[in-house]
Amino acid sequence: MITMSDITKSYRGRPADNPVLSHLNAVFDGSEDIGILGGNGSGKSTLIRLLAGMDYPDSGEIIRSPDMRVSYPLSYSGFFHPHMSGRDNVRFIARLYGADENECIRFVREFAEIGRSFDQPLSFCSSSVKSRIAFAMSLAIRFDIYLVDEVSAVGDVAFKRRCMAAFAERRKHAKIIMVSQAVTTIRRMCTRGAVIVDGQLSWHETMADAINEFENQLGIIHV
Ligand SMILES: Nc1ncnc2c1ncn2[C@@H]1O[C@H](COP(=O)(O)OP(=O)(O)OP(=O)(O)O)[C@@H](O)[C@H]1O
Repeated sequence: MITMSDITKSYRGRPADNPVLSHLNAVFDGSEDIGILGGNGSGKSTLIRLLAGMDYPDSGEIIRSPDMRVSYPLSYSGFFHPHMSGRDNVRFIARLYGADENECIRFVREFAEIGRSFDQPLSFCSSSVKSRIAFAMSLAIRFDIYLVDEVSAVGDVAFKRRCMAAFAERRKHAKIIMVSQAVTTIRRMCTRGAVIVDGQLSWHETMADAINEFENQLGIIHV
């Protein structure tokens, strides 16, 4: 369970009376695939970063049950150390999450298919190699909830397909919290939805209702 209580978040340079998230309350109990819709700059990525524990609110509290393993954003590579090899980064992250280091290394090496690049410092590697390692690393650890900021499969068509198939396999035993503007993806992957409205979450019983509110917000009219 992740509980967000009275969360307010702003950034330097923003008017104090216009925070990105404002007195937001939410409970994610891990029983459903949650889709959160919001327009450009509405705070989707901010929300995901807060849920992941990668950033902190200005006020309010976020509590994660210790028995629920929450991922960092799927395929995020921002915390890789550029002077360390892919292998050592994987080892380090596995240790952080209390996962089996050797099992994670084996999984990422086989899944990413990057050959000897796995043992080179990441600063020498192409962005596609880093993305492959990042996606594979997200799958190597068994999370209970995957945080997804848009669906960002990487690489060529064959690799993208493999990423999606492997992620679908993981989702048999895990739930997602996804933020996106892509109505089609959210409809396909999520069972319950909310829309970010004025820095808060507007929840709906069905995904269709959430999509309606989002499309009304954007002024989309179906004819
Ligand atoms: N590190 C930061 N410093 C300053 N402003 C930021 C920072 N990160 C986000 N913002 C601002 O906060 C607001 C919300 O950003 P956020 O990225 O969370 O929105 P988003 O809904 O994910 O946007 P998009 O769909 O366009 O990616 C935007 O106005 C953005 O410019």
